[in-house]
Amino acid sequence: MAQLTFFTGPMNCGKSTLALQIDYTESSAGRRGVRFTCKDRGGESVISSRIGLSEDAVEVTSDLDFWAFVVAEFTAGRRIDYLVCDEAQFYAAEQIDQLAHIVDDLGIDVHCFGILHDFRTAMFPASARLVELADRIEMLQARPRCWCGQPATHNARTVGGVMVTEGSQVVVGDTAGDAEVAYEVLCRKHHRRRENSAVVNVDLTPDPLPFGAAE
Ligand SMILES: Nc1ncnc2c1ncn2[C@@H]1O[C@H](COP(=O)(O)OP(=O)(O)O)[C@@H](O)[C@H]1O
Ligand SMILES: Cc1cn([C@H]2C[C@H](O)[C@@H](COP(=O)(O)O)O2)c(=O)[nH]c1=O
Repeated sequence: MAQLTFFTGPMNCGKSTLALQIDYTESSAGRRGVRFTCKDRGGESVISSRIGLSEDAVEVTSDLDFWAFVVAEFTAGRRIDYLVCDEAQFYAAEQIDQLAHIVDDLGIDVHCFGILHDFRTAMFPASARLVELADRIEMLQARPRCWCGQPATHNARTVGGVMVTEGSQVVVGDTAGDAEVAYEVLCRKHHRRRENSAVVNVDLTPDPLPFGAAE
């Protein structure tokens, strides 16, 4: 039975890495898939993971109809066994319905990857629809930690290092680097208290000497 699966977790927990791993593993077994992405940090039409992997992908625009796309591929004589859909939080809710239709009526496995909440803790419309429709929801296990050491569950947006709770739902950005608008993953308590690492003066720079390294 084909399934609609939603792999989720906060930013930086390995979703894009797993998307590329699943695609690699499936295609190595002779299955044919199509990769999709939307507003990846690495640019248009790419799935990029912080671990260094990246692959080209079809960019999901607001007018893309997944059902029509797959039917056109079939009509052109191309087989499709699975879809890998990264940054799914940015899709339209109706596009998630199209993906469920593809699973049910064409028997194609659909693997979706995305964050659940925005920086205000509200669910993205597409993520909410995935929670409503998915056969399976998987929380990724490599969960990043809040600066306090607790597992991070929420995504904070920072502007100039200070956590904000107002602004557009969609602003592409990263958890690392020195961009004016950035993100930091936090536990619920510190998200609720608006206490990110810069505000409480915690330096998250890793120790430059890994365990066992010669001095
Ligand atoms: N140099 C590295 N070595 C090993 N793992 C890394 C390295 N850089 C990043 N990672 C892993 O990659 C994860 C982020 O992967 P990514 O697929 O970009 O996350 P997501 O798509 O969920 O934002 C980090 O949590 C970390 O586990
Ligand atoms: C919380 C939040 C995030 N985003 C953006 C920031 C990134 O470009 C992506 C998440 O990518 P990742 O692969 O999971 O790291 O989403 C946003 O636009 N709005 C938000 O509130």
